[in-house]
Amino acid sequence: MASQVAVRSESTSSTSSTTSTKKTPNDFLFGRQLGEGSFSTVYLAKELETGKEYAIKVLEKNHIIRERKSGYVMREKSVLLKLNHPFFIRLYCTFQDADRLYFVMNYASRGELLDYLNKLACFDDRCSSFYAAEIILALEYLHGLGIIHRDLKPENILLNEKMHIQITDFGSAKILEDSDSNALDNATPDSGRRNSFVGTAQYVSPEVLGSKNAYYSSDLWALGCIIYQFLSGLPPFRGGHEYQIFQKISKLDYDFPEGFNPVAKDLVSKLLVIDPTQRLGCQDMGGYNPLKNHEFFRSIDWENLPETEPPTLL
Ligand SMILES: Nc1ncnc2c1ncn2[C@@H]1O[C@H](COP(=O)(O)OP(=O)(O)OP(=O)(O)O)[C@@H](O)[C@H]1O
Ligand SMILES: O=C(O)C[C@H](Cc1nc2cc(Cl)cc(Cl)c2[nH]1)c1ccc(Cl)cc1
Repeated sequence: MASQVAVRSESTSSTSSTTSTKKTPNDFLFGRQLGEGSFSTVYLAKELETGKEYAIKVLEKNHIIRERKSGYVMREKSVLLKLNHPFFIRLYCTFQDADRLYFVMNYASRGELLDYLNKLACFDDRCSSFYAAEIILALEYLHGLGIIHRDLKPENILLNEKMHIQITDFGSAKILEDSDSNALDNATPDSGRRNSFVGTAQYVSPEVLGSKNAYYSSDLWALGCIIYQFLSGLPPFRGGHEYQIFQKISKLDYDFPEGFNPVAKDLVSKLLVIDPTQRLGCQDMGGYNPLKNHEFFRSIDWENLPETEPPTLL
């Protein structure tokens, strides 16, 4: 997108108090492309008035309408606006012009955790434990708001300048209404209404494959896959085609490579459990404390994680 010349946006407020008027693309200088998704392109942008850097996600309205993705966009907006936690991408504002929608987010300058994992092949125990702990604090906060991410994976875990995690990609998140807050207890028999959304094959949980219903515990399954991947370099369930991966997931068909840290092995095997009510960290297993107290996290200072200097990824 060509860089825009700023034009003074007419203030709509007649009172002396400053009211936040909707931004326009002209309030920003668009820079390099940071990446692109199936329906979006993300640019680094500088707000002209303040000089502040943002990541602005731009979506074409025609594409959203044609692909029937309005719900996805509205879900991402409504979930992101609820989040106010250091381990999540912040949404500052949204606006639109004739052809496009814009999400103005904080810029996670160190990119995707997956890129470090690919570059280093795998993480050592200390880094794996630190980043798994950050994800756990993030999930504890998200689930506390009644939100399930449903597509947690290393690509959706970005890193800010200080190398702390910034979880993103909430288009597939689910907001549990109060009625089904402890979803499993009053899990309604499948009313035939099939949730279309499944998630990314390697990280999808057995219950989502079966009943299509996701619970907080479905994010804990993904956490188990991610910890396995931190330490071994690959996710536990792999295959040439999605159906092969799905078969392995539903049969819990995975094994640990030689020399896999036995403490981590114990933790992963308590997360990769077919029954979502039996996974370490879920409500039926006493919630997050038994998970946080696992031996794998013995060196984690849970109270000060956002203020802790992350271990150098090596
Ligand atoms: N706030 C951000 N800061 C830095 N980079 C970002 C930010 N948001 C997204 N990106 C980068 O832009 C890429 C595209 O993100 P986007 O949300 O548009 O699509 P996606 O979610 O990755 O893909 P899909 O929509 O198919 O799931 C991401 O892979 C990420 O690398
Ligand atoms: O300015 C606002 O906040 C409200 C608009 C509402 C809105 N306009 C839309 C047009 C289309 Cl084509 C699709 C969706 Cl989901 C749309 N949502 C909006 C703009 C940008 C974004 Cl990212 C989301 C919603």
